[in-house]
Amino acid sequence: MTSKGPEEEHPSVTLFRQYLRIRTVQPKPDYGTNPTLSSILLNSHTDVVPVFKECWSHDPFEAFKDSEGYIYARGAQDMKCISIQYLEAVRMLKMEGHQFPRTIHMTFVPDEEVGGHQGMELFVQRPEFQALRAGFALDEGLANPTDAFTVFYSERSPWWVRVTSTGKPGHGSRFIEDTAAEKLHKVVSSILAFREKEWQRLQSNPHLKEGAVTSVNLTKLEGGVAYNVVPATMSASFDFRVAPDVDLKAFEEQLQSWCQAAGEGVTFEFGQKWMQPQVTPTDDSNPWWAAFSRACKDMNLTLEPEILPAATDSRYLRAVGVPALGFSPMNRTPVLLHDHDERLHEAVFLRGVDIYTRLLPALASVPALPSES
Ligand code: MET
Ligand SMILES: [Zn+2]
Ligand SMILES: [Zn+2]
Repeated sequence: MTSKGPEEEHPSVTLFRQYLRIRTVQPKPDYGTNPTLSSILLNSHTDVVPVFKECWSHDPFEAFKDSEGYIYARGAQDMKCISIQYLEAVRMLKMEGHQFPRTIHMTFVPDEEVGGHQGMELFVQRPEFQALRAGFALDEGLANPTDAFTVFYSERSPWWVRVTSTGKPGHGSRFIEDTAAEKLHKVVSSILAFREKEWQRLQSNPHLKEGAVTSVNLTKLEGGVAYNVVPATMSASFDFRVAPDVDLKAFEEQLQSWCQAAGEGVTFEFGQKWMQPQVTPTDDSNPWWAAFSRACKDMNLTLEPEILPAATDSRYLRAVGVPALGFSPMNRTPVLLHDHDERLHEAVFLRGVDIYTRLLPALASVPALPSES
């Protein structure tokens, strides 16, 4: 039982032998080859969004694989696939004995789907984060149904806005003037007209991608107690995603003026208000981009750089000065994140592991930057 062939070796023995191959000899132990350089951060979030179970073809938490190889599960695209792809790529690289100048860190963070306030937003302010000395980060992107891969260099700013309208209450049978509902209706109309304008701007210009215009959806209406009681207060909640080139101060003034134009007693508050949109440069002035895009080119991957329509933890990383790219290596895959029947083909998943095994060496070998010498 002690000398089996390599394919039969007990996995614990394999692990032990791999560990022995790492030359941790003092006084220069081989922990990573140049710890003075900033590190590469591979970030992923562990939380997922809720499901409407009855709308799924398979139990969304069973990870059912159909006869064609599609794996159905909440998180199959967003973004449990990437967590495992990072781990598998790093495992392969370690197994092959690779060493790189830059250290690679992986973070698995909570709460991204509810805004990251107890997750990445806090973490980037902690000494533990500073200690990672991250110089560049990879985080999630979106699948691409074509042959190409999308890579995200910026994000729209989430602004969650609740407009509250107050007015005269009274009996539901009367023509009461100055009601909360009338004024709220005006604000809703102004905002939905703005939505239509942005939609038309997107539709009429084939060069514009979704992330380049501002979107808004009316996502909640609240107020009222009975059919025949005119309420004194009503509110409408909106999910704005503001394009990174928008003047945020002017945009807030616009919100203010829509509310003012609706009449007295119309105010708004923010559930989320991102004020630091950042763009990670996608030209060769950015050595991280140069390494990323070169590695993709070497693999014959077509890249489509875009602004992410949604928001991820990348915004917290970019805001503390860590350039980040949002990349989910899923081509020929419909965008199904947050949707029913979220799924990923196992071949696409496995190809993603291969892609990271090429990307990570390139990124972790970026020579010292001017700021690091
Ligand atoms: C705005 S907080 C981020 C939550 C989620 N990722 C979204 O974009 O909706
Ligand atoms: Zn996500
Ligand atoms: Zn998500």
